[in-house]
Amino acid sequence: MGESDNASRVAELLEQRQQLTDALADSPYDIILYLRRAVVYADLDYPDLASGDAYRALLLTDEISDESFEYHEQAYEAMSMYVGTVPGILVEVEDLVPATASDNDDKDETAPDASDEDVAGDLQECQRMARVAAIRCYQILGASLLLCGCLRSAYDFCQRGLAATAPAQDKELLQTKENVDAEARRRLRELGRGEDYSPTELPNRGSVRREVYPWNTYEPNRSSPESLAYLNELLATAAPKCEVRATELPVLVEDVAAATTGGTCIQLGVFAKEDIAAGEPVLREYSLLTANNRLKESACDACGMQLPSIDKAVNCPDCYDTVFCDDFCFEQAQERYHPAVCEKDVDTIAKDPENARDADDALYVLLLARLLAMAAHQEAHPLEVDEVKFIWGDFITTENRVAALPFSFEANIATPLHILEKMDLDVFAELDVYDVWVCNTLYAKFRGTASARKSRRDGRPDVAAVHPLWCLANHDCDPNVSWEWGGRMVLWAKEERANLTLTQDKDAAKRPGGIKADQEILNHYCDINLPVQQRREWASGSLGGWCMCQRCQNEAAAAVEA
Ligand SMILES: C[S@@+](CC[C@H](N)C(=O)[O-])C[C@H]1O[C@@H](n2cnc3c(N)ncnc32)[C@H](O)[C@@H]1O
Repeated sequence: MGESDNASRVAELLEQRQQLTDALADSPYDIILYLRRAVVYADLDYPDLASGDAYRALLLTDEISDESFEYHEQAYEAMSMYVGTVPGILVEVEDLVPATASDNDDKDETAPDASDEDVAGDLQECQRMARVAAIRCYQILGASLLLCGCLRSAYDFCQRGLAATAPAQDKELLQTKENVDAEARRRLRELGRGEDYSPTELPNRGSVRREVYPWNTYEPNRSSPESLAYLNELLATAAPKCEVRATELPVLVEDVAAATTGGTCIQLGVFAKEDIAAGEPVLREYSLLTANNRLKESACDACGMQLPSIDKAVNCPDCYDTVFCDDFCFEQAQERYHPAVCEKDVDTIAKDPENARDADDALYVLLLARLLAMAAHQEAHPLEVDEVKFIWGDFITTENRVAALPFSFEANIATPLHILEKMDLDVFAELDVYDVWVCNTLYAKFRGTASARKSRRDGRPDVAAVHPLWCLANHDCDPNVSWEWGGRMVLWAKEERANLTLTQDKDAAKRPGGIKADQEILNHYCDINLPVQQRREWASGSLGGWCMCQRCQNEAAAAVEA
């Protein structure tokens, strides 16, 4: 396909997506619409978003099956519109569902009148159609999650689909299961391990496109005069001697050889408006966008700081287990997010993860949970909440289709829905607010900007926070500021700059701190005392590639020469 053919195909698919999204806004419990949109997402090469729609459709098939479920009536009513037809999306799976006794039952002869009979017949037909639709959901979930690299989830959905079609064996589900198996063996070969594995060991983290979705109208033009004026108004209180400016930065990639050809891009940075003395505070920021992954950890629910003694800490009077370090934090929480989760039993979600990697992922899930609580309480769209609106998500242009955002079915689809359900929010009716692409965009913003603190007990990251002003300052391995987060994020001008001379002579290496007017505030996202290779590895997560600061370039060149 030529470039222009491809562009018009994409434009057509985007138009279809919009039409289906509008239709879902009018009929949010319609399984068929979700399935149709899932197929459009798959065609647009967003398998993650296809999985999200197929999973919502699958949840609605359960709602139709069980009359006691919360959205039974709505899902049944939406499905009843299709009775007497076979929606195109179900044609190929129509014959796969085994008939159950109730499908073949004669109509109830004791039914009082014909209209009651019609209703009962309609419900049975809708429940049969829901079982058919569920097979389509399993097919889409299996195939799309495999494409996202979430092999375990893909395998599980194939198994569930095959069980639902037994004794028939759906060819598509069998094929996807075979593909999962082939991919698992390929990966094991690559790792030099034998090809035997148990399905429970299948890798379940993948990656998906990290971009400002073409339909995302919430992302501001961050370098416009209005955006800069808004950010500078905030900065006037937090960092009175600084201002935000648009600046040109190199595009960083995971390959040093390509790094010099990556080009540049316009981003934001923080600059001194006037001289700042060595040791002087530069920025002081309070953020409620925090997370704590230990269930019984004594951290303030609002600011994440270690709690003071019991007599000083403040408990929420309604859900006694939520504790704040003082009245200020309690009041801020009440004002900005807490009522949305108070007494909602969300406390145990993503807590006490088993290993260090899960601990990291759990913190991102919990940051998402906090942001969703802020949005719900403030009645704002999640992407418009102050704490995230202006954050750069390290997005890659849509055309490049690079899968740079870590993704799992649990973290990006199932757990957010679980959190929203616990918060008594309707995950179907408010699709535009809580769609998977919204969660993905939020994760993209958190991934490059969250700072975490490790537990003194076992060294695992257990508290994290996003500070939206602090994270506007760019990284350099020769920073002119240091920072510390303990309830407030504090940035101050370094007393002394790093040793750049590559000599061991401490006196020769000494360079005084302090920042001159117009100089950029150079932050650090990794431990700058590490050797260059380790620094680059550590910072690459939040930089989106290899650090190319002058110090890294000098030290890497010296290492090659040595
Ligand atoms: C925490 S943000 C820093 C503020 C960001 N420049 C902005 O516009 O909001 C981190 C992102 O800034 C960019 N960045 C920060 N330091 C950089 C550096 N030394 N070289 C190139 N890009 C950098 C990277 O894109 C990184 O993902």
